Amino acid sequence: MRSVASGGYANLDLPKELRQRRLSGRDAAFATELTYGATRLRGIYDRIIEIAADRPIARIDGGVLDTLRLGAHQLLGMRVPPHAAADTSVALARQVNGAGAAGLVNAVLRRISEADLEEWLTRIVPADADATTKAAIQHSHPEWIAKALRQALLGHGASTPATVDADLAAVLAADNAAAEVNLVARPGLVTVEELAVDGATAHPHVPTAALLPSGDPGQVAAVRDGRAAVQDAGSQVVALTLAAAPLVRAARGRERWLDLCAGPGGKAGLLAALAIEQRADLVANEVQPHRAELVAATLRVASERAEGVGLTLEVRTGDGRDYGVDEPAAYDRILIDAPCTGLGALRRRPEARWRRQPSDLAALGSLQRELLASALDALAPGGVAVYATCSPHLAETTFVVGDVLKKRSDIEHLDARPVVEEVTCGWGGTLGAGPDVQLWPHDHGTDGMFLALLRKQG
Ligand SMILES: C[S@@+](CC[C@H](N)C(=O)[O-])C[C@H]1O[C@@H](n2cnc3c(N)ncnc32)[C@H](O)[C@@H]1O
Repeated sequence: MRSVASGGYANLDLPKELRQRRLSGRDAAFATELTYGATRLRGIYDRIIEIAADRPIARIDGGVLDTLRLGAHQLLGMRVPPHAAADTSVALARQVNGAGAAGLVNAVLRRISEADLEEWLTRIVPADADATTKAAIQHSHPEWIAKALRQALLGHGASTPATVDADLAAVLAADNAAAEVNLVARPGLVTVEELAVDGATAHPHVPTAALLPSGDPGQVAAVRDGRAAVQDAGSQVVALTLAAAPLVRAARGRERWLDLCAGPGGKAGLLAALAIEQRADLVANEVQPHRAELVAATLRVASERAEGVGLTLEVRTGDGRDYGVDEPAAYDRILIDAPCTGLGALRRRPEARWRRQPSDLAALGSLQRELLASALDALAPGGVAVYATCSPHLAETTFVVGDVLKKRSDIEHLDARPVVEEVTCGWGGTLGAGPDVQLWPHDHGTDGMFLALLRKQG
């Protein structure tokens, strides 16, 4: 929690910390729940701590505040007996925050333990607040995010005015639950059935995906050697959709595919396997050199396989905005998995909701438009592009696609739903109003992936 306070990422720093301290099994799970839960729910806990400490958060030292958040989560969000939560928190305060802080931590936690979460929520949610504000407080989200998600539910046709309040509460609640561990079985390299040997079960809707209910994915042999990987099922749908979308193309040799924003390589890993199956060449591009290295590592096994059958898998470090000028009309299938706020994947990044700002949208919006425009220039006649984000925010999804398409007449905006239906199983009625597809954590159990399917006139 201290490293998150100084700019770190819980999903990267916690595993390192667990390894260093040799915590595994139940202890690692407990430490993860403490860190993730206290970070996600700090919107609730900070309001409670303010009341119990009778002072504003700004007047509590950051380290002490983290100790209090950990204690509050044990008392209100976990099944830790109150005396154990208080005693260990006081001991922690004495050890890391100093003897003076221990008294404050003791007093504040005793006051917090006098009521349960339900009762505290009635105290911290103003009775006259509107439904969105209430949901934001109850589910520990900044209000601007709750408002944006509400607009997205309506804008993507997932909710009606009559259902949106309940749906918003479900989306926000899903952000506070631990995501299931999903594996991808990279086609041609391993099958979902083979992953079952290590305890994975086939995903009910996505044919390349397998759920790993317990255990460490690093112990799965196929994950260790790069034939499978940890990957959200929604991300898999994006790659599967690009590979299956219908081209309008006079036969002229092998297809060329491009992943314009490939780092760290999750979707490129699946696309590479699909490219080999469909006998296509793939370029995976990424602007940041260290992320391009991760892409190369992800593609290692597929690259060997491609070489063996005379196909090319190339990893490049470059700016995706240059492709339209440098290689016009050169690619048959292009994925633009644009940098975005990640508001659809908040369950994976406990601190992200507190770090993101509405002002991030402006800078990302220009980049998203430039990347999409460049990709459409790099698209061959009859070729297809998928524009994707792991955010349902309208400013990063439909508005970007709408603005870019307004300026050109050579692109068809296809209905992505039939293609998504074809590559998945049983999601037919859940894909919204079209033409784009928005997946939702509360509905599909995936990250909140958005995808638009575009085709250049032949
Ligand atoms: C959403 S992530 C891509 C995730 C990736 N497709 C995957 O599935 O693992 C967006 C990526 O775009 C990269 N990026 C940002 N600006 C870029 C640019 N101008 N050209 C190419 N890539 C860019 C970021 O560094 C980041 O790695």
